[in-house]
Amino acid sequence: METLLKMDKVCAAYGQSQVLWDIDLDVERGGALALIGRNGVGKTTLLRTIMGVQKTTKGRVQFDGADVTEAKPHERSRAGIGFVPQGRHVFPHLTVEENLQSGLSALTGRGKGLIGKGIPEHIYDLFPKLLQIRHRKAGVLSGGEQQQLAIGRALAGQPKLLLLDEPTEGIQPNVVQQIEDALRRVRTELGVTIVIVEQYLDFAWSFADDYCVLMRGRTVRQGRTAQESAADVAHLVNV
Ligand SMILES: Nc1ncnc2c1ncn2[C@@H]1O[C@H](COP(=O)(O)OP(=O)(O)OP(=O)(O)O)[C@@H](O)[C@H]1O
Repeated sequence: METLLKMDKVCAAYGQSQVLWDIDLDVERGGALALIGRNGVGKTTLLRTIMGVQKTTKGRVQFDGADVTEAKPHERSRAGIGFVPQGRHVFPHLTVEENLQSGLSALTGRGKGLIGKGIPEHIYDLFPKLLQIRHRKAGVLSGGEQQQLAIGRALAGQPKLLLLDEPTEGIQPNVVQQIEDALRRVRTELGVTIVIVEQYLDFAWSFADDYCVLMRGRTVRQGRTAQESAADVAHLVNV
């Protein structure tokens, strides 16, 4: 299989405080990797480093055959990396439709065929609720609806790689299932490669091909989910 994202000895820091050490990561095109670990071990920082909103202080990041270590977030977005941060972050004063349209900006400079077509139909197909509420302001939506919108907005940019930070955290159980089902379809039907930070090991195992456990800013275990059970790593993740 071909590698889409490769991290080579990546380090990151907040000011003087280093939080990631020598992270090596290989994500196959079309694959899904689950990043797991206890609170505060650096999972969010690692996603931010892939997106470029967090600087890589040492090491290299390669995406889709190019070295993007020095690339700005908007450049990585145009190269095909989409990010759904923790806590959703939709634009509250814009409607659902306007939020989705804002996601189209990632298509700038990526070929004429992609731009000017409006919101791709498959987004409303994945999240039918968004079509129903497309004229509503995002700020009045439920947490589950906002999460669907945040994922939809990232998909509007037609990413090759989608980064998801705990997409079902704090969401009502009946909506969690809908989001998980939609994410499976993002993989199988859209062929989007995924890196997901996920606390629920059962979902991580049923969803991802590969897993990576972080502990105090280092990878302490990596492997294929098919070759081990979630129970084998539970002690590294649960407090
Ligand atoms: N903006 C920041 N400034 C300084 N330190 C930070 C900042 N954000 C995170 N940290 C620290 O960096 C470390 C890694 O945090 P990070 O949020 O990446 O972990 P995480 O594994 O995603 O945790 P959680 O599961 O709680 O989201 C923690 O020690 C955290 O306190």
